[in-house]
Order: sequence, then C-alpha cells, then structure tokens
Amino acid sequence: MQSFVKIEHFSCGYPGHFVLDDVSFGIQKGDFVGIIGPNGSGKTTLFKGISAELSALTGVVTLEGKNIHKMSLRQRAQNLAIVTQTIEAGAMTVEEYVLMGRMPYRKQFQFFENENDFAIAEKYMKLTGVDRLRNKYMNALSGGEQQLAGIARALAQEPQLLLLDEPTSHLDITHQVQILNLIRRLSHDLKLTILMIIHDLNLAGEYCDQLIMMQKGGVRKTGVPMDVLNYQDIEAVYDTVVITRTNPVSGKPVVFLISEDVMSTKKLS
Ligand SMILES: Nc1ncnc2c1ncn2[C@@H]1O[C@H](COP(=O)(O)OP(=O)(O)OP(=O)(O)O)[C@@H](O)[C@H]1O
Repeated sequence: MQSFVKIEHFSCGYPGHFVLDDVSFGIQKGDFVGIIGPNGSGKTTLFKGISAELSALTGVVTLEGKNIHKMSLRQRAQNLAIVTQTIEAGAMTVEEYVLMGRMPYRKQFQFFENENDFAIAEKYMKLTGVDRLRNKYMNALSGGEQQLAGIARALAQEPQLLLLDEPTSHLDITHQVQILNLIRRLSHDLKLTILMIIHDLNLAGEYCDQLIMMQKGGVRKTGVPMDVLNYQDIEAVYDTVVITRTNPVSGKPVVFLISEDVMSTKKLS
C-alpha cells in the first residue's frame, strides 16, 4: 500500500550541526503515530524537517505524493498544521486565536473572516470543547485549555496532516486522557493523519496505532506498539532497565521502571 506521508532518506540539521541522518518511514492515512525517543534524539528536528522549517540536506518528504518542501507557504499551511508545546497567543481571545487557523484560506484583498471561516472555527471550538471559553484571553487559560485551543486552531486550518509536539506534557491524567481520546477520535473518525511526539511510553503504547522509535538522529524501529515497546529496544535506546508487560484490559504494552534500591535487592542487574 502507498504511504500517505512518506519520508525517504531524509537528512536535515542546524548550521554546523547535522542532526537527522537518512531517516525513512511511511504513514498511512488516518493513522495516529507516536514518535518516541530520548532527549536529543531528534524528534523536534524531525518535525521541523517535515514542516520544511529546516531544509532537506538529502531526501524528500511527501504528502499524497507531493513534496512538502516544494509547496508554497499557503499550500503547506492548508495541508499541514502544528501544535507546539508552548502556545504564545497573549492578549487574544480563544475565538480570535482559533480563527487565525483560517488565514491560509484568505483570498487576496480579503481582510476579515467570512461566514464560512466563523462556521469552521465554531465547529472545531465545539469539537474540542473550548467554545465555552471563546471570550477568554489565551493567556488566562490553563495549560490543558491552551492545548485544546491550539488543537482547535490547527483543525480550523483543515490540514491533512497534524503534528503535535508533546500535547500532554504538564497535564494531569484527566486532561492527558481527554486530549489523547480527542486526538484518537480525530484520526479514526475524521481520517486525519497525526504524528505526535510523546515521552510517556505507556500513553504512547495505549493510544497510538504505530510508533517510531528514534535514537541518535535516526529511526531505530517502527511498528505497532507491541512490537516497538519491548524491553530490549527500550533498554538499548534509553540506557535504563525496564520491565514490559501487557495491560490486561486493553492488551497494549505497559512499561515499568525499577528504582536502584529495588534493583540491587532483587539482583536484576
Ligand atoms: N537550533 C538548534 N541549533 C543547533 N542544534 C540544535 C538546535 N536545536 C536542537 N539542536 C540539537 O539537535 C539535537 C536534537 O535535538 P531535538 O530538539 O530534535 O531533540 P528531541 O529528541 O526533540 O529532544 P527533547 O526530547 O529533549 O525535546 C540535539 O543535539 C540538540 O542539541
């Protein structure tokens, strides 16, 4: 089957610092894919490469066969949306912020949003549950509310591919589960293709259809969570002893950490 998003022999980095080296993988339409890997392994750099914020040193990134790096800014924004960890929207209401997602669709000399833009913003504010916050200022929202507003703005862009950089960091378990359930619904019900950076291996295993495990600027392993989250690969990549089991209800992999004290008494090392 042809991949909807294809990354082929892709390398990119920063001046004087080469980070991603010959990365290749494909994603099917409507898949919810988690990117895992230790600090500094290149996850954010991969996002910058996919979104063309960083130029390709080698290889290509295509979406439905079209090279993302060759798209105009406007075309790119109609195809791809990013939600970053920190949202700096300051003194702007939630509704104004979500409406910004419609900018890539403005026609020449169209200075204001039209009825269709308001209807689309309304639809996604309702879907994410931030419609009740529409008149609140973005800088007066909690972290979880800001993330939901960020997702609503990204959805208002009506992209084909959504990139989420750790949408659940800083959130309590109620909000983690709320956001991940929403993201799963978006991929499965709306057939939106989603790539999400996530540090929590248990959440990644429970919610994602596929995982990409990064190590030192390359891809170590890709596949369904049960194949990727095994103790051998995790220990090799994170240099940490873990135990893996299966969640008795969901059948998904679960990763346990062991403290130094316990490890020395149980003689696991
Ligand atoms: N703007 C930059 N200029 C130079 N080097 C950078 C820049 N941003 C990141 N790097 C380097 O690139 C490498 C990969 O960083 P990246 O942010 O992609 O990792 P990451 O996997 O997202 O890490 P984390 O989990 O800590 O967010 C690191 O060695 C980092 O120091």
